[in-house]
Amino acid sequence: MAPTTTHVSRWCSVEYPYTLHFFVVFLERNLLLQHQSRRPCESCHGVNSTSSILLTRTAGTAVTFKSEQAKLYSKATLIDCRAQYSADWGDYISFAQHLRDRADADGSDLLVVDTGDRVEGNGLYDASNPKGKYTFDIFKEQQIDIITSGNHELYLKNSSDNEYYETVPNFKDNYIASNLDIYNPEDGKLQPLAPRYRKFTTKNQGIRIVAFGFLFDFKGNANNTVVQEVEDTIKEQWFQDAIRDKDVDLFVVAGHVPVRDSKEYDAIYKAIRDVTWDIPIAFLGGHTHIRDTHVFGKKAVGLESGRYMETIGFMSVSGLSHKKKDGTVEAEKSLTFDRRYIDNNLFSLYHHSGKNDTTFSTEHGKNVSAAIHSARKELKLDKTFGCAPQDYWLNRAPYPHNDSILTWLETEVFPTTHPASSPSKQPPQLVITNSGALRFDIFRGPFTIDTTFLVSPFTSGFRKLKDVPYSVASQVLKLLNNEGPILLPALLETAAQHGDLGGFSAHHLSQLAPPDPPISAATWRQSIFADATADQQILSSTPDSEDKDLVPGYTTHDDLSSTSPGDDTAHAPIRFYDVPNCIGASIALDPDTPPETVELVYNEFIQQWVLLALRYLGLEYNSSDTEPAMDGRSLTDVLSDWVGEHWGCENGENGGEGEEGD
Ligand SMILES: Nc1ccn([C@@H]2O[C@H](COP(=O)(O)O)[C@@H](O)[C@H]2O)c(=O)n1
Repeated sequence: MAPTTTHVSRWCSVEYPYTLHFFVVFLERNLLLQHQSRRPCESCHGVNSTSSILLTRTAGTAVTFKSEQAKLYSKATLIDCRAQYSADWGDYISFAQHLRDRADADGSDLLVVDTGDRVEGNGLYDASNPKGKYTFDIFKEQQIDIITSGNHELYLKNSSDNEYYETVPNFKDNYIASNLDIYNPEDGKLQPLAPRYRKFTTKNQGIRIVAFGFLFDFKGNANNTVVQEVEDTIKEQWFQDAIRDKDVDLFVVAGHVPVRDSKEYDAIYKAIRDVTWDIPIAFLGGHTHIRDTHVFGKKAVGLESGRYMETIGFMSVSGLSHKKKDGTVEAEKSLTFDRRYIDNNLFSLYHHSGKNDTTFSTEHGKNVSAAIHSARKELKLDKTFGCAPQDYWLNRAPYPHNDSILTWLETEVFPTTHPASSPSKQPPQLVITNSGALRFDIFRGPFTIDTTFLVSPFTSGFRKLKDVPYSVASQVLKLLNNEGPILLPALLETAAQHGDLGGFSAHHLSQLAPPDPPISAATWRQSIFADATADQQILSSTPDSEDKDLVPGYTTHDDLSSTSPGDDTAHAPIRFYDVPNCIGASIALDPDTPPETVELVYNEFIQQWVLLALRYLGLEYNSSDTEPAMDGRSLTDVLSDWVGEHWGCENGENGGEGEEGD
């Protein structure tokens, strides 16, 4: 079914005078195509909606939506927010093919780069047994020239082993692991997950590229992988030799690393510039979920392309030196970098590829979309547990607030989630979870199998400590939220002094809260600290008259904004709110007449933090003192069980029992 549009939006086209193009798509768990956008620039098209939703990777675009419907643009679906980023992996394959063809025709080159986080956060990956049963085969259909690992591939042994067994062989030498080793699952020996770097020459112009693939200094990986700190890696001989290669026209540093304020990429930039002052460098990053372009120096630019496959990042470089067919080298001339952030919807993809609904989808792309559709059907991802009576936001509502997913969790879900084993004997409990365990919003309407993984994909269960004095347990939440008598950095100091909290480091400071909203830190911090009135003016979705027709979405400010807009479609801005690191609920107890002791229940992912807080408060507990809680269920299970028990669907609202229509 073809998309339909009701309005014309304004687009900024990708410019083609450039001779080398990169696509970087940052999947970040959501893998398959989701959102579509409506946005404008100068001559684009888009859809109009006054809803303030946007920037969401819709809970289950690929899922709650029948796959064809997901691509249908109508005002109704846009208002409902589900079509915003709904192009899928098959569409991405068609799109890349059209741009490759164009590059071949005009003698330029196109490289497709993937900077990690291909797992967790979407039913297509999470709901299968084993996880990823369908996704590896789907991903491999895209021709990716440089591919790296994110942190999500490494939380669990099983997923990094999958990289070893599936993704690395699927992409052969294009998978690069500059600072990542794995214990070989067969012989137990430590080895690089993939080659440390790659040297190759582009097909059409003969641009000689040395490419690296880094992961930020991640510490939360399972113990079957080793992430070497970037600062140590760049001292190694292989790296020092690679950056001294004289027959290079461009260094490409790809990876799951932020491009701005990044100690890792700053160190790599310095290391390269220490030995060569002028070979251009293209950094392609990820992890912080934002659209961003950072100018490192005159000939070095970095691009980050958002989150959840909402964005296809596009970097163009022209004027590079290159080796001609006759063996002579054409010198660099007027080197220029540019970038575009492409909203991942069919309208955008048609626009940038110069195709339309009858010419866009290639056979290959269609087959991949069909494979997604069939896998979703097999997994019954549209099976509905219940229907959300309203939207619940992670960052787009203040906390606490009736529209906040965190408030919903602590006031409704936890207080009525009882262990099935002893429903009538509920002991007094304090339940704590990190807000980072929640990844996305809930939209009014069907809450499906897919929704559960979009909202909270992690397999971590809950643990509990019994008989903790209430006077102590009740202070843990405050400490974790930096509201207690000690701040988190000082808590880490305490950990360091004890020297026994294995693996704890400053990195763990960012482990509790969800990632910041997908806008640049500067804009985001401004929104937090501005006074309420200014705030409203700056970031509420109340567009000025010129913006009235804009759909809310990305409004990116980056280092090239003064020259040209980065977003390919103009949006009205969205307002985001800060949220606490952790939230908590009191169960079966009245804080005015508290019991002597309580069970302290918490998400297993934050166990080290909880034990550390207790230690600071004077109680020594170890992990061996803890027990499984919530009947061994993960937050994902708790959510789906609760929705099944509490949220009914009105007639016809549940969209069926997981049978996707065609
Ligand atoms: N078992 C887990 C694993 C991770 N988290 C949260 O996810 C954050 C990392 O996600 P990014 O997309 O930013 O890489 C991490 O800091 C935790 O907050 C979790 O809750 N449980």
